[in-house]
This record gives sequence, C-alpha cells and structure tokens, in this order.
Amino acid sequence: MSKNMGEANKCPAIILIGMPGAGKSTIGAGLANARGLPLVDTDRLIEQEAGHTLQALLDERGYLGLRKREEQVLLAHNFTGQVVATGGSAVYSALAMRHLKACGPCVFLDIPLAEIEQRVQNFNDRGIAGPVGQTLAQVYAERLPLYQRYADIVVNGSGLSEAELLKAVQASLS
Ligand SMILES: Nc1ncnc2c1ncn2[C@@H]1O[C@H](COP(=O)(O)OP(=O)(O)O)[C@@H](O)[C@H]1O
Ligand SMILES: O=C(O)C1=C[C@@H](OP(=O)(O)O)[C@@H](O)[C@H](O)C1
Ligand SMILES: [Mg+2]
Repeated sequence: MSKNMGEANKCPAIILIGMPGAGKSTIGAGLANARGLPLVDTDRLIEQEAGHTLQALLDERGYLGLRKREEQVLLAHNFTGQVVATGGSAVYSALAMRHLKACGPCVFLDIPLAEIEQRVQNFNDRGIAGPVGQTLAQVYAERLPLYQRYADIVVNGSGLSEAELLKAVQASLS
C-alpha cells in the first residue's frame, strides 16, 4: 500500500492529493482534528502569500501562472507534522511533488468522475488551473495518471460519505 513510508517516517506529514471536489480540504480538516495536527490548506497559503485570491491570480497570470505560483509556495514550505490539503493542480509540478513526498506519504483520494461531477457544479467559475474550454472529464483524464504516479497510498472513495472516507483514510495510514 505504501511505497515510501521509510522516507515519510523521517519527516511525517500527511499530504492529500486528488481532483477538485475530491474532499482534500474537508477530509484534511477532519484528519487534522482526529490526529491533533495542524491543517495547511495550500490554496489558502497561496492566497495569503500572494495577497490575491486564486481567481485573481488566474485572471492576472493565467492558469500556467497560477500553477507556477502554487509550485513556488509548495517548495517554500516544510510541512513536517502537518496535514496538507493540496490544490488539485499541485501534481503538475514534479518538483513540488518530490518535495511534498519527502515530507510524508501522499494520499490520493480516488473519487470516480461521476461523483466529482455531482460535487463540482460550478466547474466554469471554480478557478480550475487549466485551459479555458477544458471539460471536467478532460481534466480528470489528464490528471488521473498524475495522481496515481505520485500516490503513496490510494484510498478508493467511491460511494463513501465524508465520515466513511475519513475513516478509510485513517485506516490506510495505520
Ligand atoms: N464523501 C465525501 N467526502 C468528502 N467531501 C464530500 C463527500 N461527499 C460530498 N462531499 C462534499 O464535496 C465537497 C468537497 O470539497 P473540498 O473538500 O473543498 O474538496 P477539494 O479540497 O478536494 O477540492 C464538499 O462540499 C463536501 O461537503
Ligand atoms: O484543480 C485545480 O486546478 C484547482 C483546484 C483548487 O483547489 P481544490 O482542489 O482544493 O479545489 C485550487 O487550487 C485552484 O482553484 C486550482
Ligand atoms: Mg481544497
């Protein structure tokens, strides 16, 4: 299940990756609470450090600019001892993912496209870091191999409630 726990044990953090709407922020908060660890939502970190909302960054710099900013912020922080809810686009940076994986196991919240589509109703103005016109299905198809590549642990969240998914993530880490 875990490909890289030896490295992770030196510098424990828990990194959540997955599609927008997968539940990284929601499950991250529950996980942090359950484990008594601080939560870092990297989207909020980017906004704090940039002094702009993600949408403003997207409007001003385009999706490649937002991805670059995300990479810079991820690389600038040591996430030791924290639960990290990443943004869905973090996996576009191999450098940032290498840095995150050195801090702890990457847990991929693997949610089927149909469930993501139900949850993400505001796809066109949600601030997705991708080219205009790309559909949610295209984003999913492009990113699935990246989430799989970087995952140390894959949690299948198909059909699970928030509470069930949190429990499954906890079980995957024990
Ligand atoms: N099983 C589930 N696990 C996590 N979130 C769920 C689940 N079912 C519905 N949701 C809802 O989906 C949304 C997930 O959003 P969020 O946690 O912000 O995801 P992400 O940070 O991955 O984009 C929330 O509104 C949450 O209430
Ligand atoms: O998947 C994406 O392209 C993005 C997802 C968002 O985070 P969540 O995955 O937490 O929604 C946020 O980082 C930004 O709007 C870009
Ligand atoms: Mg989030």
